[in-house]
Amino acid sequence: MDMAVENRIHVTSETGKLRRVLVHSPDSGLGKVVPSKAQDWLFEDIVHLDTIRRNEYDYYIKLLLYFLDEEKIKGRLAEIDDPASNRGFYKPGHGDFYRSDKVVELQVLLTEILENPSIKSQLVASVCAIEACSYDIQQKMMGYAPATLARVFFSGTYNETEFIFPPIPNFIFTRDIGIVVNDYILLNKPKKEARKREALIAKYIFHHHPIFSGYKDRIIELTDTQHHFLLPKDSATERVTLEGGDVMVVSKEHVLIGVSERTSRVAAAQAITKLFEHGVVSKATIVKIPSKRDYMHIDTVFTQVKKNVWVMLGDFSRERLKGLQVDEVHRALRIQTHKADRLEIIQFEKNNIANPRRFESLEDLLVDISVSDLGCSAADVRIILSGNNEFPYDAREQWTDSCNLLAIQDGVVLGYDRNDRTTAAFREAGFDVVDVNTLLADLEAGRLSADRLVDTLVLMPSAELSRARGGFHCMSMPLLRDE
Ligand SMILES: NC(=O)NCCC[C@H](N)C(=O)O
Repeated sequence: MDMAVENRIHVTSETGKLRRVLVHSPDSGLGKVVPSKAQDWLFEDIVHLDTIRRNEYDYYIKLLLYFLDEEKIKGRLAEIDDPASNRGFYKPGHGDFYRSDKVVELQVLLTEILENPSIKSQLVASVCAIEACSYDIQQKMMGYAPATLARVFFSGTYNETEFIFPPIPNFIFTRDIGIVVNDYILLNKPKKEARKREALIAKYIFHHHPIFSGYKDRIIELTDTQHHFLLPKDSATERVTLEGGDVMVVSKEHVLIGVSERTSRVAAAQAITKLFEHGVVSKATIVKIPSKRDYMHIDTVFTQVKKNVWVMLGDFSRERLKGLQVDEVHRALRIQTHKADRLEIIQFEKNNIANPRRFESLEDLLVDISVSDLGCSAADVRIILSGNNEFPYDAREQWTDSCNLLAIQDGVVLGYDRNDRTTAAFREAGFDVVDVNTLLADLEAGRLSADRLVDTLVLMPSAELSRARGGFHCMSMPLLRDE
């Protein structure tokens, strides 16, 4: 496809050097989550807006810019973070905003598509329909300027005071709105009510923003099955729902799709069929994990660190599963000894769909990907376990996203600073561990260059962010990676 590099999308791995990524900085909607609604809005607690921005997310933006768009930031750290600048660099719409075509901010894209009167009226009508707004409010919204309207769509308030509908605080987790698979975009169909407006906005952005204009015929959307509309709500039929945290592109030909609390089996089946039909990949593996809040998506229980290194929750390891072989008495009484009993892994090859392959443990699958898809030798594959596989730290640290890391290049990953035992396990596996402040200071002083970094876990501040229940894998939608 002939296209300016700055508008290219192409993702064929989880760890190839990240070149372009879609993100969304915490908007004021995060500061409007009320305790009684926090769980409905999928937050574990209320967060402090200024802290989550200034002391946490801003570091993520600085680091991404250093790795993806260095000229925007190099030599400017002191000025950007000078209190007199009042964070203008981080505020979409502000004159000093960093605005990058590599670290792409959703709010900018939304504002830009709203400049088009026809898209504006379609989107206003659609949002008002799902939020059940009055016609009067709908007309009022049509009068808002694009930047104001974008803020209303995110925060749910006009002028920060007038509440129109609830905020969509989970939009910071851009991974979940869509996934680039090769040069196709697979859009989400969220399970949770709280994430429906995100999916709607995302759909309009991918279909209408000029940076995606070269991919109009490469957007894949899932649809509900026909009989779904006719059956009662509580019937046994599954809804078609899929969220991006359940999709991982592990090689040019191979995609993993989770079946989880959020992604249904019918959705996974439909996604695989469509990806095969369009010739996007030739191999697809279903990873079915227990349906529970702790796990949510497959990227909360494992992510890839390097071609031959993965981090995962020990519950799904070979060792743990072997130790769970139940005896006949337990089997007869149907006593489930462990949640991992409900792990199921089935792999389909496009040319041999009738004969899927099964894997006994997640570890077996990850080793097979490193060896069969990525050409590593089996002896070199390392699996790092959450909380160093020690109870109760394994579960505690998985809950705070020890397994949800973002690789910005092969072997260089971002994770939360609170997962001490997992960090120790990284050290044991030979990784350097560096906190983001030190790394940024070294990059700024020229003591280090981003390209030279190898085998490093970068620790990011996380006290507030982790209450939103997602890590940096969730907070990124890669648009372009090196192969
Ligand atoms: N991919 C991910 O695991 N995303 C995390 C989403 C967290 C958000 N609070 C949610 O529950 O949907």
